[in-house]
Order: sequence, then structure tokens, then C-alpha cells
Amino acid sequence: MEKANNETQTTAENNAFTLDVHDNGVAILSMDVPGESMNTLKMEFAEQISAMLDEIESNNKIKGVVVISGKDSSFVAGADISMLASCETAQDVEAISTGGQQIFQRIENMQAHFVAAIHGPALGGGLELALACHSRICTDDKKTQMGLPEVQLGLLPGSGGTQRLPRLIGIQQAMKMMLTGSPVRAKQALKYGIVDDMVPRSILMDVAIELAQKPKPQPKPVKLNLMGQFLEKTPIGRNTMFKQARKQTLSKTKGNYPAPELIIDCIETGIDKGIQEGMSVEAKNFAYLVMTPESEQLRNIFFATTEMKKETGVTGVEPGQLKKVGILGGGLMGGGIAFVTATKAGLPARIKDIRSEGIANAMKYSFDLLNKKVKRRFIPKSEMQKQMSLLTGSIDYSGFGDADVVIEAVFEDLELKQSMVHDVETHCNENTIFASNTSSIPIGQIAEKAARPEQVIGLHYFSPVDKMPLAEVIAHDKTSDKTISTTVELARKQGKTPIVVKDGAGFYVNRILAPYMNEAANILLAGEPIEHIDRSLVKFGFPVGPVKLLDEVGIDVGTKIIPILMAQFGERFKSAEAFDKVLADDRKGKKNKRGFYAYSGKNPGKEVDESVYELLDIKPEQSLSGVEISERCVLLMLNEAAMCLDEGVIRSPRDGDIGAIFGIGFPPFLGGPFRYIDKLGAKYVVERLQHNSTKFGDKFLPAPKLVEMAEKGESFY
Ligand SMILES: C[C@H](O)CC(=O)SCCNC(=O)CCNC(=O)[C@H](O)C(C)(C)COP(=O)(O)OP(=O)(O)OC[C@H]1O[C@@H](n2cnc3c(N)ncnc32)[C@H](O)[C@@H]1OP(=O)(O)O
Repeated sequence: MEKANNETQTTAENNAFTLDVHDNGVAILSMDVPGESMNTLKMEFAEQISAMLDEIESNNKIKGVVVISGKDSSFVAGADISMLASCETAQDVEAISTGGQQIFQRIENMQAHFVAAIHGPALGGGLELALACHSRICTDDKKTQMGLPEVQLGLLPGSGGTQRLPRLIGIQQAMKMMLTGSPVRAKQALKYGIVDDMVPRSILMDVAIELAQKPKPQPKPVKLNLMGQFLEKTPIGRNTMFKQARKQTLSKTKGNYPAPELIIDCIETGIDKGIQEGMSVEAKNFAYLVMTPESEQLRNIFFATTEMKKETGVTGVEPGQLKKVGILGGGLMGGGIAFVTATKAGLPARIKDIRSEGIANAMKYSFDLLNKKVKRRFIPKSEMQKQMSLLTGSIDYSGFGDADVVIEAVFEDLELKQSMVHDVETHCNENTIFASNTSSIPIGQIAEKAARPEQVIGLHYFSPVDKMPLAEVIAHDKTSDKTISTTVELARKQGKTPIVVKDGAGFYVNRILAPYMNEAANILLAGEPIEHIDRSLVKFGFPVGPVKLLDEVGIDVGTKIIPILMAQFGERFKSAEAFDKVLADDRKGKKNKRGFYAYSGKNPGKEVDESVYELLDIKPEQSLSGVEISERCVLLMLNEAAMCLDEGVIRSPRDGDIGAIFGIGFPPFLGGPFRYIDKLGAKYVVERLQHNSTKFGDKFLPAPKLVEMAEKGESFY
């Protein structure tokens, strides 16, 4: 390969761009935003990049340009979200979007061959920049990912992405990427045609320079099968495709998220009326979305989770060593915890169960998930073998001596858990942390007989562990700061967003969930049809309705927590006695195929098992509106969340919002319980609680914190 010498280099102080012209006719346009860990696109760069493009145009020696990042492990993470958040009017945003589109259009129109050399994330505006280049090469590195995730922020790609991606990889594939917001890894990007080549990182620059020396390629037609040809290339086909996409989108969003439909509008306009018109609609829709409350809340979630990634759980306390994890119990939870330990944290996980079948089941759990990834070609078989080799098991404590943390995931039985604390203190080392995955038993009680109570903590995962993003880290009053920060670090390594909560019945998530579920049960017992209750809460924005949720988690498990909550908080948590009849009828939900829904027949789990009405002595009849139902359930959740904050169960409204969104699926577009209370106003929430308390009893009495806030006109944020 020809070694290039630097001829000229252009950069200004505080400039994010450097142009390095080599005497082989290739210029390296490198982006490196000073003082920031990741490149993002900001308004002030427009001038800088325009100046670079002027220079490229005026230098007829430049035949090719490699666009690359100066950062070690990322390309460009998109437009600067804080900049978007600070825009005051839709006109300001539209101007930013149009400005970005024009610069990218200028790149596309350049005579020189522009090659994007991608390593690390190229997301949102970052991918749009790459799409404006004439060729794209990426590294085969794990860090490399490409996507248009704007929809997750309640936005759409606003720098030409809705126009260029469909033209590059086909409408259906592009629409799927934009509507889900999910990025793709290097291998998939190559398969879809987003990049022209995938190479090891060590030769990325060399290959890009070589390519840039060649004339720029003509756009290639998208490869489509027969059905694809019909759907994308004929007016009738396109009409059908867009209609279907709108229908599916609406059934998912329930009209709560405006972005997906506008994404479809932009794509359709661009295809039907040409790229110019498509760009103009894109800029307008982008500007509209930036100003919506839905996007504001979704951006808040991004800021909150980014902030939380940096926290150790206790300010200034560094986590201890994490080299090996022990897991007690090979059930569904234990198997899930072993999976995230090996595959996400990359740590050896030693599983203990009283039966060897338990260990085998836990191993199979990981095997099945990894095997699926191999079959879909997301990972090579060698990677699966590497990850599986991190999992070992035994029916005694052999191999536990050097475990840094042991997580118990056995039955909810206090004595059993206390005896496990003793076993771990006997068989492991003096620094080993004992973490309990209990969902209900106070950690202080589990630690009661411990010789080293400072090393006992709660680490509460949600089911299914491989999918649910939250973990509650529960410190009892003797847990040491080091134990907290080590446990927070472990949860984060396992891919979770941890929140540190105070010990007590139900901790945070189950505590706010219980009154919501109880109220749904009360509404059902008063005769509302199950589908109507579930539909009302799904329309409100929850992923599943409360009755369905109870079937999913297990009616026996879901109701077990009630006596524990009542013991600490009293009548407020009392559940309907009629539910005993459901359990006495051996209805545990999905797991034993007997619940509120029917698990046999044509649509298992989709239709209500009508016999449950008879069992509960109900003649179902719809008398409440969906709004009345959702208000009653949600008000109790909001009220309980406010009490949790007041009692210090959660440390901040932010943790309470993230906990509810990631643990329960509280509608993200509402920002979480605290942001939602702020939106409604504490005064309004108190009034509605009081109104309901006159009709349905003291459980609706407003939290003192809310009453105080209503009086003072305060908000949580
Ligand atoms: C016009 C356009 O179409 C509109 C857009 O582009 S909208 C933006 C679309 N892009 C995105 O949504 C990507 C958002 N970023 C991410 O998902 C993740 O940051 C990532 C996958 C790129 C990297 O994740 P990770 O390695 O865990 O790093 P993470 O801690 O999140 O981010 C590192 C830093 O970059 C910042 N950052 C990342 N992307 C950012 C963005 N788009 N805007 C502003 N800051 C961003 C983070 O705030 C953080 O800053 P800090 O160090 O000062 O706290």
C-alpha cells in the first residue's frame, strides 16, 4: 500500500474538524470534538465543515476524501441531544435540520469520492453523515454499530436519513430500522448494504484511502425479491405497504407516540414526490417532534440514564474486585442471572443447586438463548462456546471460595435465605458479598443472623432477567458503602440500570405496583370485563394490562407480597379476598396454563378464560370508561411513589421515574410517575385522589408530600 505523506493540514483552535491532505490525492477529514468523549453534531460546526468543503472544492489535487473520527472508539453519535433540547421554537429546529441537510447534500454533490470510515457507533446524524458519503467502510469490531435511533427520543432522522436510507437498502428494511430505532452491527450492516465493506480495525484507514483513490461509484439499485419488487416498485404495492405499516404502527403506539407515523409520512413523501419534497417534509416533521412533550420526556430518560451510568451508588466509594460470581438456585431467575453474568459482564458464574437437574436447567437457559443468536448469525459459534465456558455448576459449595459476590435466587423463605448467608460466610472468603434476589423479604431480616451483615445486600432483578433493564440494589441499615458500590457495578456490568433503594417491604418497584394491581382487581370484582381493564391501561401506555401481567408473573407470586406489604403499611395494601378463590382453583397464570386468560385453543393467552367470572361470582358488564379505570389504577401508583420518595425509599424523583419505566413499563412518553405528576400538577393529583377517596375509601388519601406540594405550588423537578 502506498504510504502517503502529509502535504497540508488545516485545523483551527477548538475546531472539531481537521483536513489532512495527502500527496496521493486523498484528504483525511477527521472529526474530533474537543473536550468531549463522543463526537456529536452541533450547530456551530456548520461553518467549520463548510469551510473544509470549500477547501476540498478549491483544491483540484483532492480526488478522494476519507471521513473518519478522531475518537478512539466512536464515529459520531448523532446530533447533540442537549442542543436540540435547548431549542425554543420549531422554526429554530427546522433551520438546524435544513442546515444539516444542505451540508450533507453538498457532500453528496462533491466531485471528490467521499468515503466514510466507521469504527464504533455511527448513530442518528452520524449515520446520516455517512449516508451522504459515496462509500462506507466499517470495522468488524463489536463496538461498531449503525442505526437511526431517533424514534427512541420521540424524533425522526432529520438530516436526510428518511430519504437516503430507503434508497440505499430498500424501503421496508429502512423503515424497520427507523421505526424500531434498533442499530445493526457491522455484519448486518454489510448484509443490508449499508456499508460496502467490513474490515479489521488495523487496516480501516488503509482500505478507506485506497477506495477513496478510485472514482466515486454510481448508486447501485437495491436488490429485492419478487414480493419486494411489487411492494416497493409499484404504486399499488407501495400503497399497500405504507397502509400496512401505519396500521401496525398504530396498534403498537396506541396513538401515544407521534414520531413513527411521521417517519412513514417522510419516507412516503420522498418516494412519491421526490427527494426534495421528502427533505422538506422531514425538516418540518423533525422540528414539530422536537417540540412535543413526548420527545421531551424521552430525551429526559436519555439524560437520566447517561447520568446514572457514571454513578457508583455511593459518591466517592470505588467498587471492589469483581472476578467471579456465585449463584444459588438454578431456576428461572438463577438461570437468567447466570446468563447476564457470563454474556454481558463476561464473568465466570458458578451455579449451585440442590439437584443437578437444576444446574442443567440453568445451563440450558443460556444455551438456548445463545443458540438462537448463533442461528440468527448474530454471534459466531466460537463466541457461544466462549460464553458457555464461563458457566459451571456444582451441588455443593466447591468452586465458591473465590467468588466476589454470591447471588441467591431460591424460594421466598426467610429461614432458607438466612441459612444461605451462613453457608456463604462459611464456604466463601471474608470479602464475599451475599446478594439476595428476594422480591419481598426485607434484607435486614435476611442479614439478622449474619456474622458480616455489612456484606449482605439485596439485588433484585426482574423477570425475564435477560430482557428487563432494571435492577434494584437494596441496602439495609448495616450494608457497607463498599458493598453497595460493588453491587451497583456488578449490576451495571450485567447490562442493568441499577437504582439504589432503601430496605423495606416491596422495596420500590413492587411497592408502587401493588396498589395499582389491587385496584385493577377491585375494578374486576365490581364487574368490569377483564379485556376492558387491560385495554384501558394499555391505551394509557403500559406494555400489558394489569390482569395479564398477573398471569405473566404468576398469580401465586404476585399475591405473595401482599401480606408482607400489609404487615408494614397496613390496610392500604389489602387485596380483594376473592382472589383466594382464584388460587384455590389452582390458577397460577401462564406457567400452569390456568389463569385469567385461556392458554389452550386457537389464541393461547389472548382471550379471557370466561370460567373465571363464574368462579368470582361476577357477571361482567362494562360500566366504567377506559379513562376512569386507568385513572384509578395510576393515581394509586403515583401516590405510593410520592410516599416512597418522602420516606427515602428512593433517592430522587429521577431514580423513581427510571425505576418505574424500566421495572414496570410505566409509559416512557409520560417520563415516569414524578414527571407525570409534575405535568398534571400536584394540586390536580391531590384533588383527584381526594375525589376518589370519597368514593373508594382511605387508600386514596393523598400522600402528605403531595398535599404539601399542592399547597406550595411545588414540582418534583
Ligand atoms: C438530526 C438527527 O437525525 C437527530 C439525531 O441525531 S438525534 C441523536 C441520535 N443519536 C442517539 O440517539 C444516540 C445517543 N447515544 C447513545 O445511544 C449512546 O451514548 C452511545 C450508544 C452512542 C454510546 O453509549 P456509551 O458508550 O454507553 O456512552 P454514553 O455514556 O451513553 O455516552 C458518552 C457521552 O456521550 C454523550 N452522548 C452520546 N450521544 C449523544 C448525543 N447524541 N447527544 C449528546 N450527547 C451524547 C453522553 O451524554 C455522554 O456524555 P458525558 O460523558 O459528558 O456524560
